[in-house]
Amino acid sequence: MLGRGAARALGALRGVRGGAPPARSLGLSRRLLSFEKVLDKDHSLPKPCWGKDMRRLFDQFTKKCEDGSWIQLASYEQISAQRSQDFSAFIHAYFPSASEVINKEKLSQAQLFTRGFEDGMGFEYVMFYNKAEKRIVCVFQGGPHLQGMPGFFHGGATATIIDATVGMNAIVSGGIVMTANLNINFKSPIPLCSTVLINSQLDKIEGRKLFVSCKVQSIDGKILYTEATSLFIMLEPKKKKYDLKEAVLNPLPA
Ligand SMILES: CCCCCCCC/C=C\CCCCCCCC(=O)SCCNC(=O)CCNC(=O)[C@H](O)C(C)(C)COP(=O)(O)OP(=O)(O)OC[C@H]1O[C@@H](n2cnc3c(N)ncnc32)[C@H](O)[C@@H]1OP(=O)(O)O
Repeated sequence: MLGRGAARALGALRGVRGGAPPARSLGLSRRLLSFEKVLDKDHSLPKPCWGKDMRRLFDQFTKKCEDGSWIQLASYEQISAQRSQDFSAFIHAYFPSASEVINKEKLSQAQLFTRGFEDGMGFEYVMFYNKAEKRIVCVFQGGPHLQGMPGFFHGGATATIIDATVGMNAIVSGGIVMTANLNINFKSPIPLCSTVLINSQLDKIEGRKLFVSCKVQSIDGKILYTEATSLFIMLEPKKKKYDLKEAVLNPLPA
């Protein structure tokens, strides 16, 4: 029998509450992008701290998952111990000098930056992926601990959730990638504690370069808060010791 965590994770992978079509009918493994999780819950499922806008948008996008055109992505705080070990090998291969600083013990304590806040205080978000359109939409409710100018989000917090969204878009196409450039235009300050939509688009791939852009808008689409373009680089395949795409496609069991 599945534990509650595993059941929740499976629920997230289903992407649709109340029963989804079988994985094959989606034309894409349901495990795609389901970052394996061992220790904690899937943070992209509804929680009491979600406001009504966040909840309503979650329901709307979940409905869009029913025909398989959209997939809801699961999201966890940590990677499994096994993946941690694999990832040490990855760091060593790509960035040997970094492996002198970040050892396995530190890596085992690591948490995804965006998931390290108390529920409702920091980044509450859920992402939905449309493979055909090469889009990822992130529904984001930022909490009070993301304040910059009083009453508004810190620009760095906005940059973080943008990087997470465009980064995810690059990962699904490019595997192991890193942000080389992130160019942000802040057009209008985002009120603290509001829920916004981040709409990202993979624009093109040229060799190892992936160009992804995004817009951050109010949920009624009337206010354009932020626009960004980004460049991600697929890490040199010759040095490849760790396959992020494979980890994502074949998550390890808990
Ligand atoms: C892991 C397993 C676990 C599974 C679960 C995973 C869970 C994941 C969950 C959730 C993820 C959420 C997602 C978050 C996403 C966040 C991502 C970040 O924030 S990454 C941190 C910030 N980025 C850095 O620290 C990079 C630092 N920079 C570098 O390391 C290098 O510069 C790098 C890798 C980007 C490129 O280095 P080179 O040596 O591979 O490549 P070169 O030869 O320099 O460049 C290749 C081409 O790209 C151009 N290029 C490189 N940088 C450029 C730049 N800044 N602007 C324009 N062009 C650039 C170059 O001119 C070259 O172009 P020509 O081939 O000659 O045409």
